[in-house]
Amino acid sequence: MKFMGNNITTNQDGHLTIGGVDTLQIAKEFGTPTIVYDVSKIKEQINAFKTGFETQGVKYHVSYASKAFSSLAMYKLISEMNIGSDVVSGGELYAALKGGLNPKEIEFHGNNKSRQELEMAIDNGVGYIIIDNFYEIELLGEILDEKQANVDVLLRLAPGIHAETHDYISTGQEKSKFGFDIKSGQADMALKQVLDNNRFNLIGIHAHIGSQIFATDGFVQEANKLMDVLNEWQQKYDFSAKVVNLGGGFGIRYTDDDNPLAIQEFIKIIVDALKSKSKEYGYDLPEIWVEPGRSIVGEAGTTLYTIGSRKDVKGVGSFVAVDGGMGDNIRPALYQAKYDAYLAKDPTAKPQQNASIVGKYCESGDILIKDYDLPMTKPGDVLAMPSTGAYGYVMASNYNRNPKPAVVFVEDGKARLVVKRETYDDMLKNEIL
Ligand SMILES: Cc1ncc(COP(=O)(O)O)c(C=O)c1O
Ligand SMILES: N[C@@H](CCCC[NH3+])C(=O)O
Repeated sequence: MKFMGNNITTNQDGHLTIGGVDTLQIAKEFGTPTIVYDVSKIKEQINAFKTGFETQGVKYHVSYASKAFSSLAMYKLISEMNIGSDVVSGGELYAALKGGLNPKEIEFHGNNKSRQELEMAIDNGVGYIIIDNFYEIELLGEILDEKQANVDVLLRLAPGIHAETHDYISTGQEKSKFGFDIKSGQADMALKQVLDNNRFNLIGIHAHIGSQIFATDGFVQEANKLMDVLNEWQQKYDFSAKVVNLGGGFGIRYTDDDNPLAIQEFIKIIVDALKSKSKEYGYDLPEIWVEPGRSIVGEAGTTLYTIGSRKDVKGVGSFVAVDGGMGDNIRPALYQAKYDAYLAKDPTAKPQQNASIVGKYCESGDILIKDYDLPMTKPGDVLAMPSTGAYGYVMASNYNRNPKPAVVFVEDGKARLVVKRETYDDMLKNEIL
């Protein structure tokens, strides 16, 4: 039996349900493609992070990496769940504030924050700015002087660790565009500059080694490295950190081949590593911060498509086309990401054909799942692709002038539209004739 996504079940008609709602009903009411989120699953993941840290008896802070999926409803949910959120652009900050997030709970990330974005953060009282580079130290310093303001900051370090994941989503290696390099002495120089400016209140350090990581080694190396740096900085510069932020990156299950560790286990391993270093150095254990994105929303999202045309070439292969594709999910094309798919009317139906599930975009690379065993399909069938909740909608494009899909939240047997499907007019709204 193939992986069917947690919380995905069938009803008495044998139809796939999400959060107690028939997916055929959702497709009928909201159209396709539609991304459906099981809200209880999102809450479960957030609670897993909280419980994980609470069980370890340490001070912690969870900040949702909203680049994985953001919408007003999502920011509202994050605020109701009493965790923070990080943003990486003025646009995400704007939406987070509109969604009701307390600005003090917002961390602002990014390797090239503009003057306007930094001013916006300061004017809105954003809680924390994660400083990424020397240009930002200077620019933010200037802005704080002009506004006679102060702000809590963390320094983003590039720890020189290569996480086991796709190169495009590995971020902690030395040759990374993010953060201050430790080995070359950049990080020390940044520390001195920040400590010298009393507009900055330096509360700690940050690193993020990459995304969709299954192995714990990378996180342990990261924890060790950050504690080594902190210990050195205490000896050399008399700086003691309140916070050590390990970023996100916890892997999720897309298909049967993926076997992610439970969140609680990831946390235990990280906390153990930090505790052991803190003991070794006699360094007070700082608050432990994490920034999960994918692991909060990835498995909670399922995309519903409608099947249209097909093409069969004897001895060569078959293609089954859906009404979406690389415009709503670029991940297969960009990272060779793998997914599974199920017929909404009968998700347990046995495979009877092998075909590539392709999209409707004018690109040969617009393949959602290559050479896949699936049941017989006909035009009009609804196809569900689970685990599409992270980096799908947020990376959507209007390529070929296809409107972005709708987003629906499902909870307690009820479905509600949280992002309308774009219209052709929406796509023209900024155009001048
Ligand atoms: C700084 C930072 N924090 C958190 C995340 C979230 O990562 P993930 O969605 O893999 O948990 C990212 C994205 O990789 C990131 O760049
Ligand atoms: N967009 C990537 C993740 C990027 C993480 C951002 N630092 C993905 O879909 O896997």
